Amino acid sequence: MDKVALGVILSALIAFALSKTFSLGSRRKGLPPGPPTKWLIGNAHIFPKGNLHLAFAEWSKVYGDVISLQVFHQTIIVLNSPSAIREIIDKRNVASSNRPRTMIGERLVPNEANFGMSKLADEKWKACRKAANALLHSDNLKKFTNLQTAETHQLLWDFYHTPEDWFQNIHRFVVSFASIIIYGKRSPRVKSRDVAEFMAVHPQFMDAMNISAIVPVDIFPILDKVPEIFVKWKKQVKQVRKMHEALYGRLLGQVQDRLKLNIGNGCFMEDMILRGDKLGINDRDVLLNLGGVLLQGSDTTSVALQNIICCLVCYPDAQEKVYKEIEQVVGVDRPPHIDDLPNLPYTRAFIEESNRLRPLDPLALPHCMNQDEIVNGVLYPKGSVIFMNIWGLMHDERYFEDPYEFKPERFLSNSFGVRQDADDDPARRPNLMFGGGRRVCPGMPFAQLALGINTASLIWAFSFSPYRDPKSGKEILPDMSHYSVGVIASPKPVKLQITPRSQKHVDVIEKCFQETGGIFAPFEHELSNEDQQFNAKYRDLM
Ligand code: HEM
Repeated sequence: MDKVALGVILSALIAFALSKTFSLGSRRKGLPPGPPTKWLIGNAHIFPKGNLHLAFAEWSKVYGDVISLQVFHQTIIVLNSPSAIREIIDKRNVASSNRPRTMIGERLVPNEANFGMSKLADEKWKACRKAANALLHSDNLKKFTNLQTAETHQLLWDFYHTPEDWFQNIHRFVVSFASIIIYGKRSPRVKSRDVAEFMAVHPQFMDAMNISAIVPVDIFPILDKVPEIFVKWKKQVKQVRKMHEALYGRLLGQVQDRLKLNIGNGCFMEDMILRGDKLGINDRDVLLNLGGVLLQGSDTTSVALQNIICCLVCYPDAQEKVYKEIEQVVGVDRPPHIDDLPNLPYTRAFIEESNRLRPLDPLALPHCMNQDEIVNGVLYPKGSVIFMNIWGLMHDERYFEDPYEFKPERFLSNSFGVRQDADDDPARRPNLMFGGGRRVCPGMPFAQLALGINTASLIWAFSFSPYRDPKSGKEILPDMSHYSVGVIASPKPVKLQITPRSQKHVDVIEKCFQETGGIFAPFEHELSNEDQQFNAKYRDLM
């Protein structure tokens, strides 16, 4: 090669390297617009540490319904309208239904064994998803109506006897009912082992998932190489993984033992164990996590219910309207039943409005593109992380009048709560807070039923008001602006005044609770001594 040709090649290589270097951190051509980037870091300097949904919503007012951000080499795309969600998440679901790979996630649950966190292309995901869909389908849930009703009656009893534990009572209800259908066993007390362990492990699991917001190990994989003795987070993740495996391993083990002893009760995990080979769910880690992710997923229902109760306290006029409606339709001789729900439009509007004002999943769960897609000339590149800004959609002033105010009536005049004078987004659909595409939440029917019947029953039985500080005499309202930061935004536990509506209501609650014994019996084989003593003391098992 002569010197001239060599010079040309070298210059081209240098120019290419320089252009690559200078473009580091900048927004690629064709990407959705977004805030200006800086060399190398992109938008890292302005990327919020928490409450991402608020910043994303503000940027979307400037840059449009679809925005992009660059954090070093990682592209993040945020969808801020129903149309954007339909185009990318729903219509192009083959390309957009992966989850982003996170190093912390891999350390917590290796080998993609957790189908809620794994890639779409994965055969294990398909098998688990199919099984979960069948379990949580509304037709299948009908089989559990009696059990759901009985657990709701215990929830009322718990609220009456231990109103100070209202927050935990809700968790007990959800863990107990979900584990009946998943593991064929229930928990009669907040202190029952499964509830107590779940309440210890689950928040730590969620906190561990959030570590990457503080230690950006996915952006700088080198951080993952720092030895464990120098970094606290690795020990934390290891410990959480151990607890997670111990809890769900024990629950799985109990189902296996029941099968060995021939005393199965036909629960979901028994079926998975027996038909695992046929279904492609035969790996122990996958089985363990299948039960685990369903129990974890169900806990979102607790958060939604806790949020609804905070709204009842903060908006007493609306609470009064809900009560009047329930009183008229149901009376005082019995608690509401699932069949009453279609006749309680204001109650349903109250639930919708609580979910709109404070969606528990402000950014749903992230998706990740597994191939390039171009939609209306805009590039959604392979590897980009996609967020649906659920909070942003629900507070969009173009469609929601006074979006920061609590007005259940908006859902009576329009089924989506949209203002009368708005030309609504044609892609708006129900249940946006449950995500979309192939990853749409499989637990939606479970959650909707549990929220409907429990909200109606609790309001039928009790009035909810703020706690009054005995010293100052001041009312302490739940702080509706102070929710936990992370994937799930939960209200903080707060003291409330929970008062039965009348002695008649109390008598009905006691009677209904006594009647639960026979219904629960097949799911109470593995109760601890304390649980059995509780049943013997408070419940007529005859
Ligand atoms: C109000 C209650 C609930 C809300 C708001 C909610 C919301 C969500 C959202 C936004 C996603 C991600 C969807 C997406 O990626 O597009 C999701 C996924 C999931 N949810 Fe729920 N959920 C709720 C209740 C439940 C319940 C009761 C269960 C189980 C009993 C459950 C199990 C799951 C599972 C297993 C996934 C992962 C699905 C997958 O990745 O394929 N969820 N949920």
